[in-house]
This record gives sequence, C-alpha cells and structure tokens, in this order.
Amino acid sequence: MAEIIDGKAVAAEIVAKVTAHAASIAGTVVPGLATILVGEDPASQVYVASKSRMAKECGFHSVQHTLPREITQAELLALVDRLNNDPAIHGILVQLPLPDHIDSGAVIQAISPDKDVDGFHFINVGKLGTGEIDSAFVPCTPAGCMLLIDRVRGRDLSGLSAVVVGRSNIVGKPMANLLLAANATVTIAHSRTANLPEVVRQADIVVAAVGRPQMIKGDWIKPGATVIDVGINRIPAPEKGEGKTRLVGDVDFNSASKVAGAITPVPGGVGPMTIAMLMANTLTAACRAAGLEQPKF
Ligand SMILES: Nc1nc2c(c(=O)[nH]1)N[C@@H](CN(C=O)c1ccc(C(=O)N[C@@H](CCC(=O)O)C(=O)O)cc1)CN2
Repeated sequence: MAEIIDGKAVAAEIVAKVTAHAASIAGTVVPGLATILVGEDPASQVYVASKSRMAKECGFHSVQHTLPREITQAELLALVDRLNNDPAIHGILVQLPLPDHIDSGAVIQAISPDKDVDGFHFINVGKLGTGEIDSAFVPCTPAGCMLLIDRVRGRDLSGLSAVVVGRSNIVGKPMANLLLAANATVTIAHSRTANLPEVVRQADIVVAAVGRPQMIKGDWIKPGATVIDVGINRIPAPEKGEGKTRLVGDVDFNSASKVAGAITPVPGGVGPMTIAMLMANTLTAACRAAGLEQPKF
C-alpha cells in the first residue's frame, strides 16, 4: 500500500514558514496581496476567500476585489493598472476562469511581471522555460507539486523518469519544465498520446493533470512510482444520498494506491499546496520589491 502524501500538512508547514518570515521583515515591508474575483462561480468564490483569509493569517496586507460578472474588460484592465502602481501591493491574483466576454490572456499579460504571483505572465513563463527559476514566479500548483515530490524523492531527480499527463499552460507545461530543471527525464503525455497506459507505466514519477475523473488506473502505474494527482473533479455520489457529489482526482486512487510507492489524495493533496505557494510567491515578491534576500522553500 502506498504512502499517502499529506498535502494539507506540507501546506501548513509552508504557511508557517511564510508567516514567520513575514513577521521577521515587518519593520521593512508588509507583503500585500490583491485578489480579483469576477462573477459568482461558487468554486472560485471559495478559492478566493481562502486566499484572502490565508494572506491575512500570514500577516499580509490583503485586499479582495469582488466584481460583477458584467464588468467590462476595460474596467478590469483599469483595476489591474491601478494595482500595478500601488506600492502597498506586491502580488496580484486574477482568479480564473474569467467570464467568456473577457480575454483572460490580455488581463494576465497586463499584470506587472514583478507582481505576477500566479506566474502566468510571458516573462515568468519564459524565465521558467529557460531555467531562470530563481528570478521567476513559478505557477503555484506545479511549485506545490515539486515540494510534494521533494518529500519522497528529494530535490535532485537525476536518473528518474517523469510523465506529466496534461499539457495546460497552468499545470502541465510548467510542471514539465520544473521536473526537467530538477534533472528528471520528462515526457509530456495527453489525452491523444498513443498507448497512454504504456507511456505512464514507464514513469518513476507520474503527474496527472488531464482533467478527467479517475482516468489513470492502477495497472498504468509502475510499482513503487510517486503519483501526484492534480485533478479536482466533482462526480455524482449516490451512495451519499440523492443529488450528492464527491471530489475525485484524475487518478483512480483505490487501484493506484495499491501499486504506487507514494500518492497524493484528493482532496488534501495538491489543492492545499496551491494556496500555500501563492503565499510563498507573495512573500517573495515583497522581498524582491524591498531589496531583501528572497526566502527559499
Ligand atoms: N488565478 C488562478 N486561478 C486558478 C488557479 C490558480 O492557481 N490561479 N487554480 C485553480 C483553482 N485553485 C486556486 O485558485 C484551487 C483549487 C483547489 C484548491 C484546494 O485546496 N482544493 C481542495 C478541495 C477543495 C474542495 O473541497 O472543493 C483539495 O484539493 O484538497 C485550492 C485552490 C483554478 N483557478
């Protein structure tokens, strides 16, 4: 039976580190995080509320902008511009997805790269892709996955093969770059990869970020592999009562946990790391702005 990687516990350790570091620099700079939520998507409301609350718990200056779904792109861009020029704000987070009438790419690229704590701006994407990781902002979910992998495999992944299932800009591609920077031999697979089970079976480290509930089965997993499940899918759970649902990942946990060496659960695995790494990135942004040494996680 696999070791269960407790993302909640690791995230709590990161948040404690961030809080202590923020307290130690409070005389020089108070990290400021601005979150922007557009519309009333219930999951986004929960995530943004958690981010704002956790920023306060870390001792940050935390401001949440909650905007109606009907806001125009020009109005949203004007807010981003105001925050770019606000010296009390070191990190700007625009919660995704945005409504269809807003061009998410244009909004993300309008954020100052120095305040892009989501790591989605082309400058930060480019830095990560060219190995300039220390001066980049790394997207929060892949950064969190790397810290979970570190707990099992250490920082140097030389000699290990990793398969990332999923090629999104937010998770799959940055994840592959981070694994490569840690010296793993990396394959990016996706829903159209031929012989996907066979490809996944070669991997010492599997990162599942394909967005399909329980797609990756136990017999796809190499015995002893480290399995990181980024998926968060809500599926019907009639066993809990009519109309009830439950969260599952992209990995079929029951079968995969019998074969893997270590595996993240859903919930309680990668998800909590996303918010913890946002706090870490915001602290880093504040340290850079104040000319202080940046923290290491
Ligand atoms: N601007 C961004 N938008 C989005 C991001 C992001 O990193 N930046 N990621 C996701 C959503 N997300 C954070 O925003 C996020 C998703 C899930 C969790 C989490 O802790 N999940 C829990 C389960 C929560 C539940 O019960 O529903 C878990 O896995 O244990 C945190 C953050 C999309 N948008």
